Amino acid sequence: MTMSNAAVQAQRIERQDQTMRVGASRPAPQIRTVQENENKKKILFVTSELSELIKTGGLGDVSAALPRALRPHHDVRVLLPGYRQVMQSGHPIRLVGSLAGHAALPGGRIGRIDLDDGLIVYVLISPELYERDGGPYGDNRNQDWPDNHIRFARLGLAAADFAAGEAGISWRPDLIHAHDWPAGLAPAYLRWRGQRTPSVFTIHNLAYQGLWRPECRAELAIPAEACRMERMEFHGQLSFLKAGIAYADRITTVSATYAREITTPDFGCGLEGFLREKAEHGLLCGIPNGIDESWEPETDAHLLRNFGVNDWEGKAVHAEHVRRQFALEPSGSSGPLFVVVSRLVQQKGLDLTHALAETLVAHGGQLAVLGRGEPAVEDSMRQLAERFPGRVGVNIGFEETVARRMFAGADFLLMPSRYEPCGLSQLYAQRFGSLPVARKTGGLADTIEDGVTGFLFEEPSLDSYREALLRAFRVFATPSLFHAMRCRAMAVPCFWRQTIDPYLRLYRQVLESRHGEA
Ligand SMILES: Nc1ncnc2c1ncn2[C@@H]1O[C@H](COP(=O)(O)OP(=O)(O)O[C@H]2O[C@H](CO)[C@@H](O)[C@H](O)[C@H]2O)[C@@H](O)[C@H]1O
Repeated sequence: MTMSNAAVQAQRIERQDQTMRVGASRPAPQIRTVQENENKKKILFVTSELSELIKTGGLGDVSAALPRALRPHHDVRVLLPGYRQVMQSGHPIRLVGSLAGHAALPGGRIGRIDLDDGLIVYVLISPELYERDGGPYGDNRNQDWPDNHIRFARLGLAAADFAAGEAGISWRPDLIHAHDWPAGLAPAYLRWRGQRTPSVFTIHNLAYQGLWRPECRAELAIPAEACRMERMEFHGQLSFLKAGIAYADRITTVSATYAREITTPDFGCGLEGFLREKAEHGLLCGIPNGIDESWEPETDAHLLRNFGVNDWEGKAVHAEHVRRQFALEPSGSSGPLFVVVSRLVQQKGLDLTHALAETLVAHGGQLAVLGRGEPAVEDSMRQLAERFPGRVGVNIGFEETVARRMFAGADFLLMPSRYEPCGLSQLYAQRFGSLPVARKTGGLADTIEDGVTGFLFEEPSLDSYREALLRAFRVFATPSLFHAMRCRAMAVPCFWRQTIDPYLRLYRQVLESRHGEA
């Protein structure tokens, strides 16, 4: 199908206003139209996760919360692959457009979901690419899909198609905001096709790079000039993440400290030189994540009982619930309850928590772990529960409600990350009056005030971690101090609405500089 045919077909589909209802039936939401306003720009978020539809970690949270926080200022919409979970979410999906195929990237259709609060999500529908059992990146055994380069190149190209008006949709973004390696080719295709739409690329985690054999070049229609060190070549491979960094007008990451750290060999994952150059040209900056309004203990519908500052009874209800759910001895309830809510991956330093579990238990603490991830880390957590029955409980799974009740019931959250671009769990914990014990790195260093809203330690070593853990025990033993710290933690200003200005300034700069060039 030629592009113009695709556009004609899409318009026909739009005219027919065909509504595809997949899975459970939900009432069609009231569609709130965005006020036309000259200063309101059209911004397309390109992402592989969106928390209420598909989430494996913090990217899903940010992709859902940030567009909403920006909506009073701009017309922000989201482009997301049509995974099975999305197609079967029960939200009505209206077919509104279609895309032509290109090289080995198949064509597809564009569906539109209007979420209950009016956020518009464009869904890239390609059953052969996305509708599978498993997660967004791999199967149920945690094996990456072998065609991820095709799956996510298709996502990047779809964004460029939107910007070119080739998706059959009259809404054309003024700016593309792409997130992490799965969207890394969006800025690249814009440049390769000579499109003028500017782009911003946000790094949520530099360690995941989307690396492929150079032979994939033809399949993905990557021009030869891109396969150089100054562009997307990385040690003989093609890197989607590097493409995003190379071709976007501006690069952001999710905290000021991580923005500095990734320009150093310890944190740069081999890209430190490339990133340092961007930083020197003023093209890389850190903008801290916020949290969305649903993380409010006074109103969170997931909680068994809502609570506010100083209502420690409300927290006690959840502590008891967590102890029951994780088979922890009720008799241990006079000691502190520690929780871990995390992807179980090397980044999160769970080996350190594993090694300190004995100390934690010996001092009268209990530990509840919720997580899913690398099989070896999962196994090590299971072993802990076997070794300390009644003192350590482990749930290998991904459960939002359980997670929120853990944040509510905990005394302390453990987050000894080796690196942490920003981290959301420590923000959620603080909001819910649970004090993080965390490594002083990345966003953890920026969002936790040591000895005031949590406990920080410097080195990724047992001694350093132990020292912070023992400080937490000492504070727990002094209720007036402990409660004062909880109150301070709950008052940390971290909602997106309080942190949105740097994004607004950035968009303005990018749009103005493109306008100036034109
Ligand atoms: N088993 C489980 N069940 C339920 N919920 C679970 C869970 N495991 C994790 N979660 C949830 O997933 C989210 C994790 O977000 P984080 O930001 O803390 O880390 P993540 O490494 O995934 O994110 C990456 O991207 C984000 C967003 O930019 C950065 O903050 C971060 O530093 C970077 O590593 C939280 O909402 C947490 O509650």
